[in-house]
Amino acid sequence: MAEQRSDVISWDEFFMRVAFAAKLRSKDPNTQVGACIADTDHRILSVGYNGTPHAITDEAFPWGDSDDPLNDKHSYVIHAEANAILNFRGSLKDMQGATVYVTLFPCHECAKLLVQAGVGEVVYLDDKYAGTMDNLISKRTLDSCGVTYRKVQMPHGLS
Ligand SMILES: O=c1[nH]c(=O)n([C@H]2C[C@H](O)[C@@H](COP(=O)(O)O)O2)cc1CO
Ligand SMILES: [Zn+2]
Repeated sequence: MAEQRSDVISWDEFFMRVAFAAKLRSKDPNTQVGACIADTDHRILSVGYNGTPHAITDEAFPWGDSDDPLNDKHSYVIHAEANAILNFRGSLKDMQGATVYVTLFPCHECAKLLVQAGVGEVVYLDDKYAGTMDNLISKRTLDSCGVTYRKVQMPHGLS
């Protein structure tokens, strides 16, 4: 009888790989973000990535940075975490205590949404905006609301 494989990826690695796959769909030329929400029974509830609202043409919104808010991508993009919440087709009751896997630490607007959706834990891959005011507000929000966060360990890498 063959031995079962023992060196399988962990749940953390699995869900982060799903989030990473989602970010590959993002058209943002600078920062691509993926999010995967999993419930306490290790079931995937939803997935999202950063993108603009459904538009009639691909050119409807800008993808560049601009001092003019009308032409700045940040005015239009829906964040990965917000899309993951919006893409969820079940009852928010099922999201209570869920874990969100994100390739980038959530901004403070997403932190508020995740808290109100019932997410109980944030697992992140990268925190490249650590120490910025937005990031500090996000962490204060999560701390104040009892939502824990930790950096994922990826011993098998991402490929
Ligand atoms: O929580 C987040 N979720 C998320 O989807 N994003 C997206 C919005 C933008 O498309 C991109 C950030 O762009 P930039 O790094 O060029 O400012 O990442 C950004 C954050 C945090 O900054
Ligand atoms: Zn955000």
